[in-house]
Amino acid sequence: MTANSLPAHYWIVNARIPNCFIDRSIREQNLDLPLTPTLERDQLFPCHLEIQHGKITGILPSVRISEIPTESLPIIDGKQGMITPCFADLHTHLDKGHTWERNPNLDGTFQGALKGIYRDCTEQGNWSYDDLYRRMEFGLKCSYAHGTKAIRTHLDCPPHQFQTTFQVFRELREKWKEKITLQAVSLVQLSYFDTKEGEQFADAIADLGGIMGGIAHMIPELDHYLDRILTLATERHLNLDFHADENNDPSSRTLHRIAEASLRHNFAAQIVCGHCCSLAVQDQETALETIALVKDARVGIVSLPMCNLYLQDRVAERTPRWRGVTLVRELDAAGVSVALSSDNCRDPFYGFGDHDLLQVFSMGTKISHLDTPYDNWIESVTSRPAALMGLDEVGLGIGQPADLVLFKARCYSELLSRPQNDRLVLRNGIAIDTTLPDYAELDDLL
Ligand SMILES: O=c1cc[nH]c(=O)[nH]1
Repeated sequence: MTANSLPAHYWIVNARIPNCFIDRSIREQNLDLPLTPTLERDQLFPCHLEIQHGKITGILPSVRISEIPTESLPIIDGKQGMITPCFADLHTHLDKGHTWERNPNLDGTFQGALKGIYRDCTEQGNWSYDDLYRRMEFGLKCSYAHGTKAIRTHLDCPPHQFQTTFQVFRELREKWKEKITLQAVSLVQLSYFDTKEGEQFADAIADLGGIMGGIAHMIPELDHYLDRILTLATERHLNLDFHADENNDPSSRTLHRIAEASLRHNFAAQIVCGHCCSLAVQDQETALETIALVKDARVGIVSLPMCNLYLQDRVAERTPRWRGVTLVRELDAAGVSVALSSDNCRDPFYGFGDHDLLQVFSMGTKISHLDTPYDNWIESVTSRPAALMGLDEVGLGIGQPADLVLFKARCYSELLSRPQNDRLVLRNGIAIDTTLPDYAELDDLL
């Protein structure tokens, strides 16, 4: 049987699933199986997966293959390939995406990125309904084809822009709802929420079903602004998502202040902080103090390895000395939920990218040394970001939708050595078309 003709009931046999996605009661059934060094090192569970009417209905340890009625039911041979759940991208900027050709960031700095987007959105006024719709949808097409099923996007919200952007977001969220769960976060200066218009803007975010967010800076008014935004969010039952400490200044400790504010307010909803780069340049004691607070406040952290590698420590004609990422390993060890996400794609903040969380995981693994042991790090692009988004259907449990990716890679080294463009993506048990959109689709906008 080929993946193009999947029936309502079939098995994928001879697959390998990371242990972290397999229920302990199922894993224990394989205790008799002598594990190869690869399976042991990479913590992979060799098994067979039953799929019926779009759902996972059975996971059999590999030793029990004789129980599968292979004569009566169709099978796909996974050939020991790895299976992961579909991906969840917790931190993106779909509204900026694919503007590189018309507004590149030629010095590659953070300031250059800010200027590039200001030029594109405000000075040149490029972000019309049509322009945004097509670029954002291009990003969704790439994400979907790579196997992503949930995306949170930050949306730049200058007063002249946000209504158009919100309209496009609403329409795309509706159009794509069967394929991708979309969430939106406002991206503004925190001071904006301390104004009358800012309060109305909080209402507009609530009306959109969005998440309140903005960029935290180490300014004297920071605590006051945080108190204000936490109050507005509590009143409206909204989650929060901040850009925090995207710099290499050890005195930049907005993450610490956000966690303190959360505890001060006894904030019940979910807070996510993105970037948190400066944590990695602080002394050990200071960093650990913040990490403990972040854990107490249940703040989720999302690291953006590709964008941080690109923008941080960029000085003209000098080789960068650090990798730009936050202390993902220390945060994880302390029990903080750590996700990895795409961030920007082909815009002034990051000149590359293709909305592919396998690429993010691959780069993140190499940048932050998440390999050997790989532990549960694959969760950082799947179930963990999904949980931080309040979604529970990203996983490989019995009864869950058969939304998964089957790779022609039998271990992590094979998985992370090739781009895996021949991956099989199943949504509700059906193989989707993984053809990527043609760049030329956007030519007339650029
Ligand atoms: O788009 C943005 C904005 C701030 N920081 C980023 O990395 N990207």
